Amino acid sequence: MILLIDAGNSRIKWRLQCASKGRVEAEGALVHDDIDRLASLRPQALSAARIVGSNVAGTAVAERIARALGGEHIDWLRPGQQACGVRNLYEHPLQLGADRWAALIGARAVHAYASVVVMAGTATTVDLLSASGDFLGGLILPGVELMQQSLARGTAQLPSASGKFRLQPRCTLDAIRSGCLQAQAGAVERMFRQIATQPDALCLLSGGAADGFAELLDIPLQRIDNLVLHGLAVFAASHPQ
Ligand SMILES: Nc1ncnc2c1ncn2[C@@H]1O[C@H](COP(=O)(O)OP(=O)(O)O)[C@@H](O)[C@H]1O
Ligand SMILES: CC(C)(COP(=O)(O)O)[C@@H](O)C(=O)NCCC(=O)O
Ligand SMILES: [K+]
Repeated sequence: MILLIDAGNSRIKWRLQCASKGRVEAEGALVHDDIDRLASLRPQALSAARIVGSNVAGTAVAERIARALGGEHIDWLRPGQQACGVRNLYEHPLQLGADRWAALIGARAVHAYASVVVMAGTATTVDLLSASGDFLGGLILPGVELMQQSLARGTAQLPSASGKFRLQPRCTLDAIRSGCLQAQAGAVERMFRQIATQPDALCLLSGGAADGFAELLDIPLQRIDNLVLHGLAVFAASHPQ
């Protein structure tokens, strides 16, 4: 058994899976305030052959997770120059978010053709992966919720309540919601244009906020339930302790 942990800026996602067969035994997600509840996983953490995680939420969160799991050692993924068939062309490879690195590794294992890897969470990242496995570069934009909140925070007249998606929004709430969703979908479709003519080009979409704009995307699309955890499992399988 292996315990996988994806610590993002909004939530901690975890998955317990059979290391050899890849069968998922249990999984869940917790907001940061509830990290201590990971303590209920202590027996599994103790009996797991390994705990592998990615963390972009800061060292304090990593420490709280380790404490909740009873001080068990956690292998935190660090982005490198290459792993599992993915080459990292970031100017400073270590600067790349560990979750993006894991997602790229997971994406490569799912689809070994040109792809756009989208993680819609607190932030939305839109990363280009070439057919040969090169991470060519990517976008970071505020996630849907953060975009909406920033309008409420930065203006006098815009509320934070959320409206509905409309192609031609005719009230403030719908205009805000639709604007933020169109911005996400537009960014993804524009990045996809760079690979659109390549064989089997695909957009892989994951993350807690993906539901909001998935149906707006007019490109070949595959939804994946937590690509980061999948990538962590792929990494762990090819990097034994
Ligand atoms: N039940 C939920 N709890 C928290 N966030 C949710 C929930 N359902 C959807 N979301 C959306 O998902 C986002 C968090 O997605 P997630 O992939 O966990 O992000 P991160 O990796 O940044 O922590 C939130 O910003 C919110 O827009
Ligand atoms: C871009 C991110 C904030 C996304 O975080 P998330 O929305 O998954 O919580 C995270 O991957 C990060 O902090 N990255 C480091 C900078 C970079 O990737 O260039
Ligand atoms: K993200």
